[in-house]
Amino acid sequence: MGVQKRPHDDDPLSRVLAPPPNETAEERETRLRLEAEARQISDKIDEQLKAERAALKKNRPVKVLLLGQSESGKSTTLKNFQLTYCRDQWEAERASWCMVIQLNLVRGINTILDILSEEMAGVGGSGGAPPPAVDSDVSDDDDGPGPGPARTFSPSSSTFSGKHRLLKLRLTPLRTVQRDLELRIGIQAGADISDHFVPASPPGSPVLGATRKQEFFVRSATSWKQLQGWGAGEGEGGGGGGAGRKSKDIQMRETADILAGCAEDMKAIWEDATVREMLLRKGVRMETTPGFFLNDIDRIASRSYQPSDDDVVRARLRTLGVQEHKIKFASGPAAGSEWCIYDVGGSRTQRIAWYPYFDDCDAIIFLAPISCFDERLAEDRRVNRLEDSFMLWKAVVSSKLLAKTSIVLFLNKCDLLEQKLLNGVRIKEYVHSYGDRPNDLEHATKYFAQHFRDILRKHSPEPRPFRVHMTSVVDTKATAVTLSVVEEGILRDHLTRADLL
Ligand SMILES: Nc1nc2c(ncn2[C@@H]2O[C@H](COP(=O)(O)OP(=O)(O)OP(=O)(O)O)[C@@H](O)[C@H]2O)c(=O)[nH]1
Ligand SMILES: [Mg+2]
Repeated sequence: MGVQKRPHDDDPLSRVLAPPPNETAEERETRLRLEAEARQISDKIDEQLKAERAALKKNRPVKVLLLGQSESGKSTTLKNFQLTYCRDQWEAERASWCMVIQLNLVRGINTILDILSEEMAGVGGSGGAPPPAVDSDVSDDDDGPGPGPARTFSPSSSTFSGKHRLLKLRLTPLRTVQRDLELRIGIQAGADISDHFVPASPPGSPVLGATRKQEFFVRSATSWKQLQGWGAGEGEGGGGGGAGRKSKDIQMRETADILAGCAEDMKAIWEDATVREMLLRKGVRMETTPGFFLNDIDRIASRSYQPSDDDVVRARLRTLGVQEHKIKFASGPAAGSEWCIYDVGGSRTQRIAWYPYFDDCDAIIFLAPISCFDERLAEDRRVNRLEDSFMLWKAVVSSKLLAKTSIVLFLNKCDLLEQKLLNGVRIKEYVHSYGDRPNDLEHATKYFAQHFRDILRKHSPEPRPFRVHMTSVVDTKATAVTLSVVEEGILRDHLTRADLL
């Protein structure tokens, strides 16, 4: 009778681990006890490794991406974080924002002068075609924008007087001021057109062609501040001090002098009824940054001007590429944690730069400016801005790379939406599916939120919560409250994900 082979006989590892033959009961008991102890130690090491991995994840900075189309309010949201949590840096950079604000003001006036010149020369045309409509019923699968409202634009009834000619002449020095400021800030001409002053007319139209402006941007968030020698980088190779600094002081004084000298004329042209009618007729949007500063010319153009917190929040400088900002939270729900917030350029040509940041991203704050239901993209005048936000949202929520990323939606510019609705702009003329719902803020936000929710439900690779906030991020007090709720949620998700590692 042959000896029966045990399963481990051929396996060297099993042979080593197998209990010795002829093991006594006492030996067996000792062996089992030792084995149990070894298992316990091994389990403990596994747990320790898992905890270390989780701690590493917990301790590494929380990565947050601010996404959304151009002018959706991403950089303004970032400023809200900085205003609340990076007070020292905010104060250090306040002076460097002065030039950007002056530039916002001067560009506003120069743009008015450009349009005025065209009108006076009789080349301005009669106004813009209405923007395209959104049919957001199933916005992500739509063929494209609908026909838009049957709004007609009457030909110019403006009659320009000697007063306008004189103002134009007297404000000529602002051309040089604009060039100087752009040079000092280090602004490069962008490939995209201006986002503040583009009339609502189709591409190639005489109006658009004639008033097309190059958008301005700087390459890095901090370099332009440091170049001035006034920002956080001063004294660390920031370029401040010495003869360079002196000439910068002189330049600053010269700019302030010219602005103070032009203040009355700037006010006169901005407040002129004929000019206002012209801007309205040409569909020139000035309600955001330029309007804010143009309504306060006396203060901004004074020689002793110091930007307020609100001014800095409102200052507009287009973001180029992806800019990283580190915030160490000393207070609030995220106290003790460090966050890397990435502020991206939102125009179509910039979006390709977002993708490398999707990997390893903990959270996205997506900004959709819902006041833009009747506006077109500055970079592609055929595309309705709300439609673009829906498409962008769909692309983000359906990304497999972002399947585990927390996503928070800000339905932004609610203040502008409310104003627009109060001014009688009717949503259903642009968003046909809005139907006969009341044309007010409450119903509009509810309706738009539902569309974003539907897109998330339909396209998210995994079920995930729909977190939405109605925001006006220029309102820093209200935004601080929203951000604390958002921070808490993002941090909770971050720690939960770390524990699941
Ligand atoms: N009234 C109002 N204006 C806003 C709001 N959010 C942003 N703005 C203004 O809209 C303009 C664009 O805001 P930004 O934060 O620069 O936009 P962005 O998304 O960073 O734009 P890009 O850098 O071009 O991608 C600025 O003039 C802001 O002051 C809002 O909620 N209400
Ligand atoms: Mg920006």
